Amino acid sequence: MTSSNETVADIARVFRGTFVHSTQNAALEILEDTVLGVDTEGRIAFIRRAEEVAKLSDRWGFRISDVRHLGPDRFFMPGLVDTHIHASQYSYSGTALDLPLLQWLNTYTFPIEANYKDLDFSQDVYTKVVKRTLKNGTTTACYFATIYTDSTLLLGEIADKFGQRALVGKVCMDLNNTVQHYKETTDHSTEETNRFIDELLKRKYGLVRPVVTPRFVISCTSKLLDHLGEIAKNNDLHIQSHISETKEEVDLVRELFPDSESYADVYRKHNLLTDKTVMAHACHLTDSELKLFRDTGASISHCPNSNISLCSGMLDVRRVMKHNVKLGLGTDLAGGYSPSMLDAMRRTLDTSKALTIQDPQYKTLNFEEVFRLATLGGSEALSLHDRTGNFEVGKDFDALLINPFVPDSPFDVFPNENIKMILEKFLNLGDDRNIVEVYIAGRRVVPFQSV
Ligand SMILES: O=c1[nH]c(=O)c2nc[nH]c2[nH]1
Ligand SMILES: [Zn+2]
Repeated sequence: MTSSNETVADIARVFRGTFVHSTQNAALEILEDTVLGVDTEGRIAFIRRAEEVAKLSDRWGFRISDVRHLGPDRFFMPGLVDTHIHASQYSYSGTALDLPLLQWLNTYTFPIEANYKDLDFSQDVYTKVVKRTLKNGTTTACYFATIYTDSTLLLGEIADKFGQRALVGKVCMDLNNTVQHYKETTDHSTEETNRFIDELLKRKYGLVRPVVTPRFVISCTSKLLDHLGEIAKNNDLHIQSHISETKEEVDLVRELFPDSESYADVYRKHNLLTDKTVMAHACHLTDSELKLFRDTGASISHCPNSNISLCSGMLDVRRVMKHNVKLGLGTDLAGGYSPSMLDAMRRTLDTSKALTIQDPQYKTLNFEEVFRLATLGGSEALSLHDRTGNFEVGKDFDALLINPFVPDSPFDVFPNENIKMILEKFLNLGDDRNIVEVYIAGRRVVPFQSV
């Protein structure tokens, strides 16, 4: 009950302790001795100094004895946002990293993705990838699946079952000269995309949404790209694809679309660059292409592990930021070998340092900036920043409870280390052992319930 007539939401959980997150103004804000309330809808109802707890209890109607104290050893950070991950490539992650992109696709990726016609195989791999990413703190994932609609629907069902926030894409490709059996006709791809979207939306999953997914320009005819642009527009949907990952790919796109000004221009002409578009890689974009991203509101998913593993290129994150293009991080399994967004953060720093080695004037990214990219930046890149990304009132409570002192912690903390140092250690040295609880939209999803 409240002391005024104003109606307030019921409170489901209240935590007291340290919270770290990014805001519009600060890459890292540390809030010590703070109380955060989560309402029964899973949203953050308040986040205030702990000295206000009595007043808050009165206003929101929770019992002070129900407040959960984190203690000095643990802290909350926002859930991690993986803006680009191929769920269907999880089975071979950690292997097959010895070829450049186009050969890698033909040799490993397409033959393996063709196996997802089999729903039992799909069920096994998709369950494992959803659980693995959740354990590693990925509260939001933007997934590529395969060309198979029913198998991709299964990925959506599994993400929903485990409570992960997900954009799920049925891959579209009507060109494939090397692995002939892994492609669709143009009409089938269009029809199945419509079926996928209708079916997924009909299921009314709270946190799982469809994303229109042309694989990349090289795999799609202009007609298919046109249809997909239209479907996205008519249904106001997210779009994901790849762009300018390697120079060889950029050259090929120039040959295929000689009338387009650039790779990005091909997508623009097919209505596939919108403020709900996320494009993976973008290592070799020109200034005018970055301007096109800025003007359309499209975003970039930086996937440094993949870019290094397949020797594709190195994205200059500072240049992207200077152009005011939205940017998040992605694991890009399995071009990237790690399912963990902690790895994506580390590889982002490594790539930035490699750019500084090449040019000592280059201003290396710092860990706070990378923390922002993996959380709030990712939510902006996916146009989900009104729902997730940090601990602002009204957003869903998507959070990781970090314990740097778990008995088998992969790093040590010494006396007098402050929370900023401990966070930096966790980001550089920690792993899923330190992520003791994961919350998505207020629901605790890790440790797993027995489902
Ligand atoms: O890293 C990548 N992984 C893929 O599966 C893919 N398809 C097109 N381009 C791609 N790049
Ligand atoms: Zn990819």
